[in-house]
This record gives sequence, structure tokens and C-alpha cells, in this order.
Amino acid sequence: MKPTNGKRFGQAFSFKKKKLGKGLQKGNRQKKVVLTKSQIVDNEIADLQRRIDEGIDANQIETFSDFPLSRNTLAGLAKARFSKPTDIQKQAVCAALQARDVLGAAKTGSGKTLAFLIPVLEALYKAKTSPTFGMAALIITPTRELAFQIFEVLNKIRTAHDFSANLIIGGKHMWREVGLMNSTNIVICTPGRLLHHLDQTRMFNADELKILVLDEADRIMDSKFAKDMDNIIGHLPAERQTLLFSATQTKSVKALARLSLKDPAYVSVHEHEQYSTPSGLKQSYLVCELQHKLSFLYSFLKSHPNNKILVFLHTCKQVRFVHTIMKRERPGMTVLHLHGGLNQLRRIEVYREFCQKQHVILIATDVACRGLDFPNVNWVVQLDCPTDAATYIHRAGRTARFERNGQALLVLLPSEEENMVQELRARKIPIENIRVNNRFQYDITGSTAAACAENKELKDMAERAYRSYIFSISTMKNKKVFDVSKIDLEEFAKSLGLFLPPRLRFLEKQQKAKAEKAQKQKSADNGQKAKPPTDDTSDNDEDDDDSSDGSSDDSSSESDGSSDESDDDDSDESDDDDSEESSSAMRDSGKKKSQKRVKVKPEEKPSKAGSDDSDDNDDDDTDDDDDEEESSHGDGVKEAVTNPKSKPVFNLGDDSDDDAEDLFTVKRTLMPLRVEEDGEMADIAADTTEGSKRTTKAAVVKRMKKKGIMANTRLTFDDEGNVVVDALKRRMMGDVSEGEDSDGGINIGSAAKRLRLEDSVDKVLERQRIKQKHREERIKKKEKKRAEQAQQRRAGDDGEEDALLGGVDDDDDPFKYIPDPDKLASLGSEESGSGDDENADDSGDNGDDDSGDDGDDASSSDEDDEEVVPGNRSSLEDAALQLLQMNRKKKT
Ligand SMILES: Nc1ncnc2c1ncn2[C@@H]1O[C@H](COP(=O)(O)OP(=O)(O)OP(=O)(O)O)[C@@H](O)[C@H]1O
Repeated sequence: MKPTNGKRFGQAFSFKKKKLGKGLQKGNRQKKVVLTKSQIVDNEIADLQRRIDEGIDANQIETFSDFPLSRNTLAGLAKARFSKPTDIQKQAVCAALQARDVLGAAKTGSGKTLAFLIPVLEALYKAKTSPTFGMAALIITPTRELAFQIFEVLNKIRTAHDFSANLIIGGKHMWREVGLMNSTNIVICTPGRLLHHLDQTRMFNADELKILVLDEADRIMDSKFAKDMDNIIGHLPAERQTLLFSATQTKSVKALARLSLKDPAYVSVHEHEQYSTPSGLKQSYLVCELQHKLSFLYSFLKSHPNNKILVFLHTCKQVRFVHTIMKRERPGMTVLHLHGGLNQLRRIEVYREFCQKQHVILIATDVACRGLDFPNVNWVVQLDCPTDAATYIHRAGRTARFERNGQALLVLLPSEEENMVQELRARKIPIENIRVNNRFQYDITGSTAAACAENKELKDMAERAYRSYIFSISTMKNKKVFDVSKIDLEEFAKSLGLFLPPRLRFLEKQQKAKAEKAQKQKSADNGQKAKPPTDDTSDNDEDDDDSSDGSSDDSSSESDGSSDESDDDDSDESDDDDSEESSSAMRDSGKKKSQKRVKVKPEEKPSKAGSDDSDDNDDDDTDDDDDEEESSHGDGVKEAVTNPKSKPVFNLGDDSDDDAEDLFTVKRTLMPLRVEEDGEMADIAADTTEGSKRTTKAAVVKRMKKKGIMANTRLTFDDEGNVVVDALKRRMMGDVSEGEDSDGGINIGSAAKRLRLEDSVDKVLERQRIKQKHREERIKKKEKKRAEQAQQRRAGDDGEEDALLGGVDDDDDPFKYIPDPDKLASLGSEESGSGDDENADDSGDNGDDDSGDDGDDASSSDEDDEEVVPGNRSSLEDAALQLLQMNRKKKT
């Protein structure tokens, strides 16, 4: 019997023909059973489940088709050219297909991504997820780049499935993501952004979630993300499958309990191997002083020209600076940088560029340390010591991936060597010590200093890099390895091109809090009475307040030191930047200047300094408040100034706290002295320093605006203290000064323009002033000469003498011979053209003479003035010239 709807039947039949194979077709030809697509899927799922229930032996698996996987997944894998599963894939996929929670651990580059992506596709397929279903799978990673990479792998293998997938990683407009969230089956995200959506996006929920994956699970479950993760987990249904993967898997019961895993399968394929790092990875370390690191890096890059090199540093600010310096030094390869401070687009661009290029250097924070699968990296250089062995493993694992070879080099400070190497060896990391051949070393310290000297921006970068590094070291948990007291700050600053080490307030605070704590402990131990109420006690109270706003608590401020992985990049010391810039700018002016300034300080408070000296040996000193520190630094300052090398190293131990404080406060004492010159600015600065509170530049500008003080203006005062308004200057300046400030603050562009103009106006006026002075001198000389002549004549002729003397003495005005300008007004109007010419000439002169008003110029213009002496010319000429003089006088 022919089907009523031939077309439909034909479709169904041809589909059946295609899907069911020849044997089945023959058998069914008579019955002609029509299966819908949905039924075929159901049958396939049932068949897969049956195979799974029968049991899968990971050891029997050779190819992906040996797994009970859906045809679509197998097609995707084949299309992406994955045929043989790796060890972790065999084990983890088997466990996950049995719907178990999985804790997967395997060496870096061993294929963990596929080990969780395959179960994700299968879980969704079995749940018959359609694009409108909502979020059924959630993959959480610590970084955006890793999320992006997973998304790309997923896109390769999901081609035959029709699940929707999307990246939710921030850096895009929220509203765009909102649209995506509700129509996406597989969401790949970073924790912060996901939480944002879970909390704020209407209609978005995770009720249909089938499978949760945490890639780099140990990182995601550690303290940095703990809060976010707890909140996220609160939004997820309890009934779900959970897969955790990492090269350094967490076994923390506490962390796992938070995820409520149910009888998880612990899959650790390399647990019993001799080493925890890939066999193709050759690892070595060398010891290098901090101040030589930059030169070492440059030497290394120069000596490995045709390589792909990944360099790790602690903080974004270091990365920015080192990247700029390396680019300037031109090591012969493209230099890229990657860190959390870059915008999303740039991050992805850099990631792609580094993947694509063969000979390239990438300087990065730990944002690039986990999971990223850069192809063919030859070297991983850890220029800053990793926070712990796990970070080392992840960083080094960016090379020697999936059966390839690679080299990892770790650079350690002498103070880091012993404990770090011990820690690495305890984690089964084979690492050997190598030495640098100094013959092949370049030294870029000089060129870095020169670059910083000529480029303010670079110098600021260097300062930030300096601070952020010290901050990261001082907040590291592992105090055995990271000891800020062992850093030679002065030398380190020099190596970054800085003349003097920038001030480190967070360290001061830390020290203060530490000392306070120690003192409290000490007095508690001794059962001593509290100190008698002196100035000190009130000071201590202030200290308590101070320390409460931040770093007093060591443990709370401790971190892993690196500003990196998540999207909240270096929040670290950035607060200091603004407020410290002013002090750093001051330090630019050099040691000589600072010597002058700091010497003043002890004289200002001699008695206090003296009293503090007496306490110097007392541990209590370290509890003193800011004022006392300043005074007590009097001697320390002198010492530091006369012998800058005397205390190059901070010693944070009890005995040497004083020394460290001395060095710190060298900079602090400079602060008020610098601003004293600036009139009212001094008040502001004094206000801000008095209470030991630092204000930012922005705050100072605000206050200046409030007080109506114009920035970059010079006020001149007369003897009575009244402001002298230079009318001529105003006129010459025109209305440029009016446009100086914009509503939003100082307009740097117009301020600079105005200053330039002001400068040239000053030059013109100065030239006028000098001319005038010379003129007056000449006139005086002539008067004197005339008086002498008159005296001589008087000797011979009394009558004549009277007349002459009367001519001089009757009137003190030396310009008596100049006609009344009003009388000459009409003449002047006729001659005004010549006056203008004169002006034009003057301005022309000045225009040429940028170098200012040296003697030559003055004399050359004086030649013209010689002719202005009255009496040598006709009365008309004289009058015109006198008028000119009048014009000039008026102007000045
Ligand atoms: N079965 C496979 N066949 C061929 N290549 C594979 C296979 N599985 C993974 N790879 C390749 O191995 C490389 C490393 O894979 P992957 O990034 O998943 O490693 P990983 O274990 O997650 O590393 P890490 O611990 O650094 O995150 C990738 O380039 C990937 O394409």
C-alpha cells in the first residue's frame, strides 16, 4: 500500500534508511516502521545507558568510539581530529558517564578540558536539552582567557549537537549578556560575573542545571573566590552532577563539603608517578639578586632569539613596566604583555597573537598561569618566584604540553632559594640549579635610568612597579620564602631606573602595627602596668585609629601576593599611588635638595628630637605616632643622608625596626617642607600632614578650588602684603588665563599653553626691565658728569653755576627734560605708527631670543637707546623718541 503522504513517508523512510543501516532496512521493509527523530534519540540514549549500566572499563578504551558516546559527540571529536583519548580522559569520562561526581587531577597539558567537555555534551544530550531549555551546564573558570579557550574547544566538538553555548565573562555590556543568559544551554563563565547575573538578572536561574564543572577547581575553591563560590552554590540545585578538574587538585574536605559532592570518583592518573610535572619538561632554577633581574631577563631574551617565551611576574604594574622597558631595549622579537589591567578585547587579542606567533615574548601575571594552552612555547621564565609549588606547576605547565618538550626556568632571590627549592622538591618537581655566565650578561640599568629620567611616565611606571612588587612580597603568606626585610630597596629602585626608592606607606603601617602588637604582647606577658599617661599614650590611641583602616592585621592583609588571576586586578597598593606621587615628584629633584630640606627638620623640633633620642634603645619607640617619628628621625635622617648606603636594607626584626622607620621617614619629613614655598598650598599640605593623614592630589585640587586658589599662578605681594596685579602682563596675556580651568578640574593643555605664553611675556617684561635699568644708569652717569662739569664751571662762573644747579637741584626728577606727554598727545597720535613699529621690533627681538635676556641682547638694544638721550637730536625727533619712551614706561 502506498503511503498517503508520499513526501512525508519518503522523508521518514530516507531518514530511517540513512540512520538504521542496510540490514535493518531489509528486515523492516515489509513492516515499514517509521521512527521520529525524537524516538531515534530516545533509542540511542537507551542504548547508551544500557552500555553504561553494563559497565565500562577505562583500561579497555582505545579510541573515543569505544566509549558509550552519542553519535553527535563522536562526530564532533572526529571533526576536531581527536581520536585517541588521553589517560585522564579515559578515566574521567568513564566515571562521569556513570553520573558520578568527579575529582579529576592530571599533569598540565594532559587533556583535562576534553575530559569534562565530553561528559557535559553527553549529560545535555541525555537530558534532551533544546536551545530554549535554559542553562543546563555551567563551567566556571578563574580567568577570562581560560573561559575563552574552553569555549573555543567546545565549539570545535559540539558542531553536531544543537546546544547553545556562551561566554559570560564580563567586559561586555550586561544587557547583552542578560539576553544570552536565558537562552544558553552551556554557560562558560568567571565566578564574579556569574554571581552578578544570578543576583541581578531577572528570569535567570539555574533551576534546570544538570552539570556543574569547575576547571582549576583548587583555585576556584580557594579563599580568593570563596565568598563568590558560596553564593553561587547557593543558587544551584542540589540535584546535579559536579566535575572538578585541576593539575593540582584540592583534597580539602572543607572545600569539597561546600560543593556537597556525592560519593565522588577521585581520578588522579599521575598520582603514583615519580614526578608531578610533564616528562617533556626540563626544569632549572638560578639565583639572581633582585636588582639584576631586569638585566638578566634582557640577556636571556637576547640569547634566545628564535623562541616563544612566556615570562611571569607578580603584579600588573611590574608587567607594564617590564614590557615597556623590554620593548625599548628591542630584544629582537615581538614583546607582548597580558594582565588583568588590560581591557577584555585587548586581552583576547594578546592571547590570540601569542598563540599565532612563533617567535614572541609574552610578559604576564599569573592571569596566564593556569589552563592556557599556548601552542609551542619553548621557555617559561618565572622571573618572580611563584607564590607556592602549585603556582609553579601551573606556570611551568604552559610549555611541554601534550607530548611536547619545553623548558622552565625559575629565577630565585638568594633569600628565596632554600625554602622554595625545598617546597618544590617535596612536591615531586625535578629541578636543578644552574648558574648564569656573566660574560654573556648585558647590563641595562644605565639605559633604564636614562629612559626614566627623560620620560616622566616611565618613571611613574617604575615607581608603581617598585611599590607593587614590595607590596606583593610583604603580603605573601609564605613568610619563609618571601621576606621583604631581605630586599635591598635602594638597589632595587636603582635597577628600575629610580634615583631614590619611593616611599612605602603600607610597609610603614605594617611595621607599626607589628611593633604595636609586639609591645602589647610584651606588656601582657610581663604583667606590666600601662604606661604613665604622657604624650605617648594619646599618640598610641591615634595609632590604633590609623592602623584600623587597613594593614594593621597581618593575617588579614596577607594574600598570595600576586595581583592577577581574576578580573579584579591589582587592587593592591594602588591607593598609594596618588598620594605618593607628590612625594615622589619631590624626590626627583635629587638627593642634594632633600639633604637641604631634611636638615631643617631637627632644628624645628629640637627638644622632641632630643627626648626621642633618649628612648632610642627602647622598643616602645616603634609605637610612637607620626609626629614623634618625624622628630626621632632627625638623626636617622642625617645619617641616611650623609651615608645613603648605611641602611640599604629594611630590617623588620624587633631590633632593627628603628632603622627601617628612619629610612621611611626621611621621605615623610620632606613633605611639608616642599610645599612651604607655595604660599597657601603650604596650609593645605600642613593640614593634610598634621593629622598623619595623607590626601590625594585630587583632594588638594578640590580644596584649592574651594579656596579659590588658581593652580600654576604666581602672585606677587608688595610691602604691605597686597597682591600686585601685573596689569600689563594681564593685557599681554589676553584672555588665555581665563580659560585655564575647566569645570571638571585643571585643564592641563590650556594650563601648559598659558604657562608657555606667560613665560614669553615674562621674558619680554624682563628685557624691558633691563633696558630701563640700563637707561637709568646711563642717565645717572650723565647727570653725574654734568654735575661735575657744572662744579668745574662754578668754580669760574658763579652766575652760571646758579643757573645750572637750579636746573638740577630744583627738581629731583631726572626726567625733567622730557616734555609733558599730554602736550605731546596730538604729536603722539601722529607718531603712533612709529610707536607700534617699535613695539613690533621689540616683540620681534623677543621672539628670536628664546634663550632669555643675556647681556648681549641688552647691549644691542641699548645701542638704540643711546640715541634717545635728549639734546643730540632735533626737538621733533627728541619728542618722538620721548613719546616712545613714555609708551614704554606706560607699558611697564
Ligand atoms: N585526546 C587528545 N588527542 C590529541 N590532543 C589532545 C587530546 N586531548 C587534549 N589534547 C591536546 O592537548 C593539549 C592540552 O590539553 P588541555 O588544555 O585540555 O590540557 P589540560 O590538562 O587542561 O592542561 P592544564 O592543566 O594546563 O589546564 C591541547 O592542545 C589539546 O588540544
